[in-house]
Amino acid sequence: MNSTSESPVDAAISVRGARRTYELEDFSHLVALHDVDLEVKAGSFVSVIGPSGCGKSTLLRAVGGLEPLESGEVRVCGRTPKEVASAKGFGFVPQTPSLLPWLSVLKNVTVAQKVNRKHNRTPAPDLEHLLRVAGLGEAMHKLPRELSGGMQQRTAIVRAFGLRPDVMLMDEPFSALDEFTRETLQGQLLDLWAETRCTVLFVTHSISEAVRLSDQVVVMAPRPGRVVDVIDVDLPRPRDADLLKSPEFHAVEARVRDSLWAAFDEVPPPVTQRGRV
Ligand SMILES: Nc1ncnc2c1ncn2[C@@H]1O[C@H](COP(=O)(O)OP(=O)(O)OP(=O)(O)O)[C@@H](O)[C@H]1O
Repeated sequence: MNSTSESPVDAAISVRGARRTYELEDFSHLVALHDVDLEVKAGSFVSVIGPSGCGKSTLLRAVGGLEPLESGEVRVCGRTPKEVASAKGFGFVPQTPSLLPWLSVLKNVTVAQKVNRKHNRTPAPDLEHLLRVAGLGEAMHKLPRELSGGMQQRTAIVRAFGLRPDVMLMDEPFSALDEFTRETLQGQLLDLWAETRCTVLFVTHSISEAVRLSDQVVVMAPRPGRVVDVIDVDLPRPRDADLLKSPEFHAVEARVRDSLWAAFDEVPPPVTQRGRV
């Protein structure tokens, strides 16, 4: 995934030498992204994991064109993030669902599809079908206030998949949910992804979540925010909840955990002051 050669044609996301520094109130500088390279194959599911403050969300926002870079380049399906955004090629699922409170579940996803779906010849996904895949068949005509937090988040996920984006950006969408709900939603997310097969970049703090969902796990470390490892997850799909108890699953979890801890033993490159490095 880390590469300095030409992007392969099948790379949906290509980040080269991305650097982003924030100026803090005391006029010091914090390097949120330090020469980050990332390549994500079209149609794959890639998670980004790392401790708080290591730059995961900054990287996700940079891919989505929401974060300016001082240097480096982001290409999404061979285009700039801005071009992809104006062609409505991104889906975005944040931590909180932000549904329209006066509209039913079905209307929330339908309105979003009407307003935001990219104008191309691909047929619009059948939203009622996607809602059923996400376990919301019985809840289609309910208002958001009548739903649990997990159901609201599932609605937000269907809303994003309903746009049939080229690239789905998901920023800790399950972080506010209990473990049981989280595991259920992981399964439903995998079912939705299997239906649509768009490229997914998924930020999480959870090792088991990253391993269960992903084809690859990108490990980041803080100060400065950087990629320290990219781990292939060669586990069979579909990945139901039983897989989480298998020795093969635990072996990949251990590999990710070791990589996260190893980053703390490394001597990181110096945190830079603008103008000095
Ligand atoms: N607008 C900003 N101004 C100043 N510092 C910022 C800004 N946005 C992010 N940062 C800092 O940049 C670093 C990376 O932030 P980012 O949100 O990308 O981390 P993260 O890995 O997603 O963290 P978390 O897991 O806690 O969400 C953090 O130290 C954060 O405090």
